[in-house]
Amino acid sequence: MNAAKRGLTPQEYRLEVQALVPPLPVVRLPLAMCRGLVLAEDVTAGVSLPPFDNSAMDGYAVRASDVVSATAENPVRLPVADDIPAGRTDVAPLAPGTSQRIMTGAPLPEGADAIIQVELTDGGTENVRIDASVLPRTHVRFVGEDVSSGDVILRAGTVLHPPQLGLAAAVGLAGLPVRRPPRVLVLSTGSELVPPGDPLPPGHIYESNSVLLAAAIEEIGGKAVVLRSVPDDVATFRAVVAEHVGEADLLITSGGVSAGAYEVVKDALSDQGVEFVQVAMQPGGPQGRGSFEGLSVVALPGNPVSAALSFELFLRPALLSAMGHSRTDRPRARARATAAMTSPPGRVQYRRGRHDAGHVEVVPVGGPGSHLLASFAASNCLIEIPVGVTEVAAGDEVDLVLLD
Ligand SMILES: Nc1nc2c(c(=O)[nH]1)N[C@H]1C(S)=C(S)[C@@H](COP(=O)(O)OP(=O)(O)OC[C@H]3O[C@@H](n4cnc5c(N)ncnc54)[C@H](O)[C@@H]3O)O[C@H]1N2
Ligand code: MOO
Repeated sequence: MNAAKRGLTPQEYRLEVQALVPPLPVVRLPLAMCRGLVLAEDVTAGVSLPPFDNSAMDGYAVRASDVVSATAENPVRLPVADDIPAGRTDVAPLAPGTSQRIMTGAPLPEGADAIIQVELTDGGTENVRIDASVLPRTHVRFVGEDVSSGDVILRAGTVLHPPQLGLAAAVGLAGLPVRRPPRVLVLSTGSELVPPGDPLPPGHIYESNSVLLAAAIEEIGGKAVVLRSVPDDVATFRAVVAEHVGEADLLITSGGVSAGAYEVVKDALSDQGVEFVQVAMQPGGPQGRGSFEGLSVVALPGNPVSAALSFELFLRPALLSAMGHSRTDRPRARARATAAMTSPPGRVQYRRGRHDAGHVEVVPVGGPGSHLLASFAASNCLIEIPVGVTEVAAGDEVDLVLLD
């Protein structure tokens, strides 16, 4: 039996989808556009951090040896020879037996080796009374303490979160080399679909797949372009796709892939480079993938939970991998099911569930139906029931894919 007849396993299908989304090109983007993206090359600092010795406190720059005897009972008085705000560059050397008033971040004057914070003084501007001694180096931040010029500060493959972006800015970089976000077209099909916000005529339903899929794409850092939904009409479908071929890395469609009389995606794309198959899972059995006029296409089933799980299990890892992420899988856990479940033979079933904080127990939410979007929205994990298991008893341990 060939793979299409017996049904591909989800793992096999996942690799096929992955092959449709090769690694994305490396581009240099401004830091403000890099959050969540993956760094494509090692980054070397062109400056040290701190770039110069400077004060960690508002106070007075001194020689520690000049204040060695200072106590609250026997304070030391020093003339205040200068005033150094942050950013001042023409600081004179500190003469022995004097102090300079200094602000946090201002350069340490030559000759000074410690800072007395202002709270340990009378705050004087001509002369200052110093009520405590300090050890040399106190409250001084030394050049290169954090980063030395020439250090590799970020490695290729790093996911750019706020601290990494802050560091890049701190060493003076305005942008970074990253794998650019994928541009993904999202196209819902079905003559019954009505945009949310419009009145709902009899026999119609609100279109939700494009909203869910676009949000899922954006959540992992991709750029979603939602096309206007098309009715079950092959000519319209092809015309809408033709308008956008060349603009994107991938087209994701939903609906029109199963066995009915009006399967618009299947009718438009079969024998045009897209192959339709059964994947041995539920929901998400009927699937299509390939390339149409040079554009990679993944055709998802229309049922909302089927489309969502297909994205979760196939497209999410494929897109993350193309973006350069090394961790593309959700964390997993095992927990005891609080209720019995059945599963079809020969298929992996993905039930929706809610696990507790310690993943001790999982409560199945709703039934197995692929139209149960509210149950999915109330879940924080998938319960994976493997091929060969048709009955799960309450109290049995099950595998979870954690979505939270
Ligand atoms: N005779 C058979 N019928 C069906 C089979 C089968 O094997 N033999 N498979 C079933 C399974 S499983 C699935 S999943 C669906 C997949 O069908 P399609 O991909 O062709 O999807 P549609 O028929 O267009 O829609 C299915 C369902 O989902 C609703 N839908 C579609 N698009 C949206 C959208 N954008 N937003 C919200 N809801 C949407 C649609 O109204 C239908 O209710 O086929 C089964 N049938
Ligand atoms: O495979 Mo369908 O996706 O069960 O609902």
